[in-house]
Amino acid sequence: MIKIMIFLLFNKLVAYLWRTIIKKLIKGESVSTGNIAEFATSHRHKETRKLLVLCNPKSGAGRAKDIFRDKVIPVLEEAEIPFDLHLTKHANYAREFVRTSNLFQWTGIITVGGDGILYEVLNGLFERSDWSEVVRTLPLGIVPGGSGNGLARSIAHYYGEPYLPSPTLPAALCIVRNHCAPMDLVRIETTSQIIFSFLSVGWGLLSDIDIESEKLRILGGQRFTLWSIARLIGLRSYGGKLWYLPADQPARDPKENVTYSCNIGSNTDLAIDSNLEAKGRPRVDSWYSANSKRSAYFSATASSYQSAAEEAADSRETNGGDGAEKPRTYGPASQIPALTASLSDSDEWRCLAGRFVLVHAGYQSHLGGDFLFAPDATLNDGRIWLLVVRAGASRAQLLQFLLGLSSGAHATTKTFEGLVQLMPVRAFRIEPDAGEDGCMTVDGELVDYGPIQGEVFPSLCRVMVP
Ligand SMILES: Nc1ncnc2c1ncn2[C@@H]1O[C@H](COP(=O)(O)OP(=O)(O)OP(=O)(O)O)[C@@H](O)[C@H]1O
Repeated sequence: MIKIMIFLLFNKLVAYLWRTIIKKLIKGESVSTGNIAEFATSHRHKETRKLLVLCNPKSGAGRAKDIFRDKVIPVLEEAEIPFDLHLTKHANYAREFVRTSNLFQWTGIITVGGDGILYEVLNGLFERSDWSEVVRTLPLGIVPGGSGNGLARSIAHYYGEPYLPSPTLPAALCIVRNHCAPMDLVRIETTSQIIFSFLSVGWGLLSDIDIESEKLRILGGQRFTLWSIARLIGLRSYGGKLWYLPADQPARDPKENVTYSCNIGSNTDLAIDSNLEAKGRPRVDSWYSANSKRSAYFSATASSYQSAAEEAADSRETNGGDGAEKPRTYGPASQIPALTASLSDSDEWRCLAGRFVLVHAGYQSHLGGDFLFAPDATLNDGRIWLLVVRAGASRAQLLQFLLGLSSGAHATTKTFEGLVQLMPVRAFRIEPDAGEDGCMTVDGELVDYGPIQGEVFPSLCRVMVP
């Protein structure tokens, strides 16, 4: 009996402490114990919200389910936001779920896990013929619980939010606030598939470290350090061509984040548009008009991206025409030459040929919790940040370069001038030399080694932000 009482008292104490922490984090106000309820009440919405939560219980150290139960549910309950929780049962569960469910019964999709579960959800959305309506109406919320949480870390960075020591509470509050921002996506074409990517494409050293160190998962984050040393000792380079379309528009001020209420209606799309134009960013349609014969099909909304996709579907089989088994990928149609078409050095396309230690294309500031890849990136800058390290660098330089990745020093340090390039582009293509093998990754997932290209689609989806 005494044990039960102690247990109950302990639980009450934990709950009390938890509420106190939440209170302090909410705008730093020091208020009475009713404050979390006050905050939640003020963020209750007149219209009904119901969230779909997809949680990967195997992500990270296997704590995603506990994180959601202990840290997120109390906040959602205070805000009286109902949700349906689905635990993923196997790889690709979330992708299939998103592809086949009636998603319109929910007002947003929350992933609890790492970047891998989000990658599945996103690509499941683009396997739906109504993808345009879905990405327009359903914002994505991210609760970090994996070993790779690049997007969650980036969102915290863009909005000056705390991330460490515990990123969960800011993420939960983010869901409750119901603020959204448009996010760029990159359409990736390989010889065998179309992928929609929110984080990165990698070829060479960083992808090798990421993939090859997976066998050392038991070591946690240390696996990257250990394998980095191993890869530096057995340093490889890869031959091939890197094509890119430089970004010719000035970048938006990273501090100017476009945020709006997640409640969507026909006016929301207009709001996105005018926000971007007001900040000197060209409309998506005018951006494309300089690059596309099909520009008439485009405007800044996902729904009008669709008409071009439908048109393109007639002329190009997006899945390589390999039969009915594989779900078809929809999404906006490509505006650059197909991967099978050759490129030529022109005013627009530039080419670097030779041997590379790595080529890494990223579209967020952080590609991992402590991996500040592109310090100037924003959620919707319409840019891909292309990091190129050519062969010829010494091991000592590369070690310094790798150490600089955690702070972004690789992008700013003069030591790396001439060795490391970080440039904003709109599209890129990697053509590895035939006869060599290696790792290529999209959002940290291994893809077939071979030609690969990507192009940015500005503001294609929406994510929940602080
Ligand atoms: N129930 C499950 N069992 C095993 N694998 C799963 C399950 N649910 C999802 N997955 C797979 O786990 C992979 C990694 O998920 P996630 O990104 O959430 O975690 P993570 O710890 O960050 O992983 P990683 O470090 O490998 O990227 C996803 O690609 C997904 O396909």
